[in-house]
Amino acid sequence: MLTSKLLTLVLVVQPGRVLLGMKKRGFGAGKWNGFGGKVQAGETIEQAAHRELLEESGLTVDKLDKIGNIKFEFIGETEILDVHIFRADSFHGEPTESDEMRPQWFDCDKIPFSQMWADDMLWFPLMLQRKKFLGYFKFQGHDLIVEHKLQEVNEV
Ligand SMILES: Nc1nc(NC2CC2)cc(N2CCN(C3COC3)CC2)n1
Repeated sequence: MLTSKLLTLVLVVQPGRVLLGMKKRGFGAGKWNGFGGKVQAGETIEQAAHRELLEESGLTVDKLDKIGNIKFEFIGETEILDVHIFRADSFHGEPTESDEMRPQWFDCDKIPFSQMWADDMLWFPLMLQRKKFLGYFKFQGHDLIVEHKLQEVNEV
């Protein structure tokens, strides 16, 4: 029986550039990614996204747009990662390094996909075009996608 773990991911996007963080520890350490984490009891997914963005980057945002949901399965593991993805086009504060993440701006045509999760190069283009999507990825280990589905939707 597969159980799922609710996670958030926030991408802060400005014209021509996206803010990513180098994960310094834990799951995904050594990879660039958006900001996010677990959804705690008693908070909504969106509240968790705001909280993790602030904790990991020092930024607050007036608005988070729900842009995607991707479910990740790992062969041989019973827990599915249910990642709720948000985009913010404006923010308050200055990107600040935390003990979890080292933030850095990247030109949209120089995103470091070779140092990111393998799925990112498949859905980032949709995110940058402001499309909304649902996805499913089956991984063998942490680097090999053995199966995936990705569909554009009107509503996440
Ligand atoms: N871009 C991207 N790809 C993923 N791919 C699956 C791993 C194969 C997962 C993922 N997240 C799941 C982990 N989450 C960490 C922050 O606290 C936990 C960030 C978002 N983010």
